[in-house]
Formats: sequence, C-alpha cells, structure tokens
Amino acid sequence: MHFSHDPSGTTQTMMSVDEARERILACFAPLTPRRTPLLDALGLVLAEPIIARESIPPFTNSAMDGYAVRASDTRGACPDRPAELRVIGEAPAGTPSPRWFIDEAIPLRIESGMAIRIMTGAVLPPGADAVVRFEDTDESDTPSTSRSRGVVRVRREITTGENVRHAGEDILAGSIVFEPGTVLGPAHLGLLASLGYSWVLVHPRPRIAILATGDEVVPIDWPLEPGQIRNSNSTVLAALVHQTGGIPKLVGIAADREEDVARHLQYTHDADLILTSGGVSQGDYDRIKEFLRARGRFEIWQVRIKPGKPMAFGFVADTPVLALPGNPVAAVVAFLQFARPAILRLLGRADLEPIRVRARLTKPVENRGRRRHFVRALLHRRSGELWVTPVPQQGSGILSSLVHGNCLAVIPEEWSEAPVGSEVTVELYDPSIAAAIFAAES
Ligand SMILES: Nc1nc2c(c(=O)[nH]1)N[C@H]1C(S)=C(S)[C@@H](COP(=O)(O)OP(=O)(O)OC[C@H]3O[C@@H](n4cnc5c(N)ncnc54)[C@H](O)[C@@H]3O)O[C@H]1N2
Ligand code: MOO
Repeated sequence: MHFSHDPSGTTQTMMSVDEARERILACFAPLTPRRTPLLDALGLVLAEPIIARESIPPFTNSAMDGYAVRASDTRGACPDRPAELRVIGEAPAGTPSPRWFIDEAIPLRIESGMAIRIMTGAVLPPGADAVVRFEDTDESDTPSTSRSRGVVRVRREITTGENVRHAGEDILAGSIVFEPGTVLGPAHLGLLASLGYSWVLVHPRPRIAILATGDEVVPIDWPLEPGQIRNSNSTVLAALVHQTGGIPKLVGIAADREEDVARHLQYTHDADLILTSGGVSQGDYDRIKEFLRARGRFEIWQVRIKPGKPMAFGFVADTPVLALPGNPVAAVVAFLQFARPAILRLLGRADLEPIRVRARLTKPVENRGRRRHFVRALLHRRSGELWVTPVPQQGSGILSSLVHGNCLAVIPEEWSEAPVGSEVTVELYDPSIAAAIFAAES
C-alpha cells in the first residue's frame, strides 16, 4: 500500500492533536497491580487502600531527654524557687516500663513529688503527664547529679502534656492512611515502613521497547562512514521513558526493510508499548507505516502537530506501537504529547498533564500549515510577569534547541502567526524548572 494517494495527506483532513491523544489514550489502562518490595515502589501508584493496623507512635513517649513528672508538681517553679523532686528511677528507650534506681518489688509509678529520668522515645511512665528537659533543671550545671543525689530541681513551670508524644497522634490504628491511586514518595514509604509493610500492591513500571530505524542510522560508538548518523533517538527516548517512570528496553536499529523491522520486533514480545523512530514519512524507504499496515493494525497516521506530523499509531499483535518521526526534535515532541501520557496511564497515574502556565511571547512566531506548533522556548519572569522567548533555531533536526529551551510554547493550529506580546500556553515537563522560575525574580 502506497501512501501518496492517502487522503489524510493534507492538513485539513489530518487528525487533530486532541483527537489523536484521545484515541491513543483510550488504548491504555493501568497495568495489573503486583505486590512489590517497599523500596521498589518509590514513585509508583498504590493499588490498595492502606488501613493502619497499628498506631503511630504505638505508645505515648517522651519527645525530649529529661524527667518525666506530674506537671502540677512544678506549679510556680522558677530559677530562684525551683521545684524539688525525688528521682526514683529511669526510663531508657526500648524498654516497656521504667526501672527503679534501687531494688523495689512494687511496680514503679510516679506519685506527687517524684520524677523519673527519661530519654527521648522512651515509654512515658505511669503517673507522669509531662516531661521537663534537662536544660530546665539543675542537671544543666552538674550533669547526671540526680542519680547520685536522688533529687532534681526544676526551674520552670511545666504544662500538662509538654514534651509528650501521644500514642496515635500521627496515625490512629484503624484509620485509612492512603487511598488507592496515591503516588508513593519517600515519606509515604516511611509511613508504610512504620506500619510494618515491607511489600505493597502497586501498578508496576511499564516496559517500553525502543526501536530505531533507518539504513543511515548506526550505533553511537561506531566510526561514521559517509552518509551515516549516530542513533541519538534511542538514547533520548530511553531517557524520557525512564524519567516518565517506565523501563526502557533498546532493541537495536532496523534497516529500511520490512523483514528487518519484523526481526527486531521479535525482541519486543514482553513490552507494554513499542516506540519506533524514523520511517513514517513519505520517503521511498519509510517502512514502519507499511509494516503496521501489512503485519499489524493501523490506527492513525499523520497528526496536525509541528514538529511530529508523520507519527503513526497502531498495534503489532496486541502490543501498541507509537511510531515517532525520525527527526530528533519531532520524536521528542511526539513522545511528550502521546507516549508520556500513555506511560503515565499504564503506571496508574490520574494526572497525565505537564505543568501549564500562560506567558507572553517576546518574539513573533509563524505558524503556517494549520498545525499545533510546539515551539522550543525559554520561560522567564520579569517584574512578576511570565515571558517566553523562542530559541533561535526551530528546525526539527536541531536537538540542541531542546537543551537551550526549558519549555514548549504552544501556538494553536488556528493561528497563522503569534505576534509579540500575545499570550500563549507554555508546557513545562520538568517541575524543578517551574520551581526555579517561580522562586527567582529575574
Ligand atoms: N515529502 C515529504 N517529506 C517529509 C515529510 C513530508 O510530509 N513529506 N515530513 C517531514 C517531517 S515533518 C519529518 S519529521 C520527517 C520524518 O520522517 P521519518 O519519520 O520517516 O524519519 P526518517 O526519514 O527516517 O528520518 C528523518 C531524519 O531523522 C534522522 N534520524 C532518523 N532516525 C534517527 C535516529 N535514531 N537518531 C538520530 N537521527 C535519526 C534521519 O537521519 C533523518 O535526517 O520527514 C520529513 N520528510
Ligand atoms: O515532524 Mo517534522 O519534524 O514536523 O518537521
């Protein structure tokens, strides 16, 4: 099948970015959840509710090193008139109950006029309702005197509950800690650890196969012969997959022959999505779309997007294939618009969108051809306002434009040009860039 007669060859009949996105995303659902070791779950999406089996903290304990006391015993205490308490024992962390300094058969309990030396994290002894820090006693002058003297002088009035951490004040046993859909960050893993979870049910990371195509494309560490270029696309795509939360698997470079594409695709049998680059345009040797037509299922070819127009979408066996254009910038832009949200959906993420802000153009941008134009640009703030400056070279082979820019400025398909000062939507794919722009006034 040759595509030169395909009616979708004109921009009018080409699919819009929004429709292509919708149709592609409809083919993706969160991967079947898998029980996963806690540390491997960082960044993944929880697939079960977490109900606390225990309280955190599990017992009422001291927040400071000092003395467990009855707050009422310190009423009116000040440096000149300290409250004098008898120290009857100690409560180190890690023991279920305090112990007497001298051998006593009866259980240790604080009554009026008594104190117990206590360490941070130790169980609050029975009878105590507050902790006074060493710094607020005469112990700060002569360390650890109470053990020998059996007496401590408290120089300050302490309120009930001071320096006490109550059982369940962070999380109460029986409460819902996390709902399914929660994205697990370091602190989420910490709470799960405190609750005794060493495995959790999460949506696994999708495996994304990456195939480069083109007779001219060679591995990056080969010497270049005339007419050849190195395979930079697979590296960029693998890094993008990794950054999005997927597991990239490079399956090599296929020559512009259908059999060679088929041969390489054998290595993609365990993939949740196949990304190819190159071979989707009008050229005599552009084999990917013919391959999808002949040996797979063909859903979409050509989208009103700039750069990235010749991209295609289909299936090989039951595995979705996103065929990205060969031009390096077109491959990245098409990845960000179509592959990124698909991978996020496989991960079970609900929010598939990048950070979007509105900013004014500092330079005009042309947009002939009625495609949605993703302009590589620099977002910056001047006198509290957001401005966006297109980088000088916008060619879809100029990979460095993505290094010099920090965002994509979106020129709508209906605009034939965007004048200076016009307000456009800007997409940010790196939250740290957004943070830097909003933190620094330039
Ligand atoms: N007659 C037409 N020609 C082209 C059209 C068109 O509509 N009509 N579209 C142009 C656009 S837009 C793009 S984008 C490219 C995309 O073409 P392909 O996806 O078929 O890609 P190739 O032709 O294989 O390669 C394009 C370009 O990219 C380089 N390339 C390819 N693979 C890699 C790689 N792995 N790493 C680095 N660079 C790669 C390749 O050498 C070419 O220079 O088609 C236009 N043509
Ligand atoms: O996709 Mo092409 O790169 O639009 O120029």
